Amino acid sequence: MDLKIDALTHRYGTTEVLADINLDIPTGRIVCVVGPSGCGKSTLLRFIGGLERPTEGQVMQLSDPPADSLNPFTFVFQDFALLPWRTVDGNVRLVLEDHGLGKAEMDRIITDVLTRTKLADFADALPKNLSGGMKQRVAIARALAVRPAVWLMDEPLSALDAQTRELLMDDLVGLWLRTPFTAVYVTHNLAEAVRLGHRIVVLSRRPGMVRKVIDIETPLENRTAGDPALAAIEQELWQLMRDEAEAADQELIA
Ligand SMILES: Nc1ncnc2c1ncn2[C@@H]1O[C@H](COP(=O)(O)OP(=O)(O)OP(=O)(O)O)[C@@H](O)[C@H]1O
Repeated sequence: MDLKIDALTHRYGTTEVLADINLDIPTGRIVCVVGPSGCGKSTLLRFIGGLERPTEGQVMQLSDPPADSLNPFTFVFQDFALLPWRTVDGNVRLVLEDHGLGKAEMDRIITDVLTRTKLADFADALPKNLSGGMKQRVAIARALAVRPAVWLMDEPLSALDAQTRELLMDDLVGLWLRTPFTAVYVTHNLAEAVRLGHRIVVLSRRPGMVRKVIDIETPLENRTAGDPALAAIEQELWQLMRDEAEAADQELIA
């Protein structure tokens, strides 16, 4: 589903958090949003997901969500947000309940998404028995199950160690190559943005304004570690972020 963020500004009380954000989110593309702490990245996701309304401007849906989408705007969070008393199967099943699906259809969807996230052998496991990477794969399976029109991903890999993060990035690329999805992906990690983003949006410190939009033409499947073109983009991102991050850091201390 194509989205357009149009002149979006938001204030909490007298504090301006986002200022005049204009941004296109095309269907089938991963749009990464980077920026210093507190610049409004998570707030922007909430507006896109319709959880809050901005003070000014709007998020426009330029096309309809797919007819079979059970939850057009689906969040994936850093902390996995799994129910500890439900099994892997039960956590995925939860989001399918109340949609009028028969048991056989639910079972079919669950088998499919657990297979796609390499969790087929862990359907009966409880979250407490899973590694961080597996927990996040459950969260991804749960999102796949409802066939989102747009994935809203808020630092989904930030709680994971570096190796697990690499594996999960490969998994996300694999899932996207199989069925391209639309995502807005918030991250602090520039390497992650360069690995996963078709478009990278750099926000300034608060109030978050769009400082730069970088489109990366290299197909996701060709983004190998050490690629000089990608390294140059990461370096450019860091140059842009550095001043903003330093200034934001000073503001937090002051
Ligand atoms: N409900 C709210 N009421 C008041 N202020 C809020 C609310 N939600 C967020 N803020 C403030 O808005 C600003 C932006 O917050 P937000 O969480 O969107 O930033 P962020 O870029 O996602 O930060 P981080 O990278 O640290 O997660 C912060 O100063 C935060 O304190």
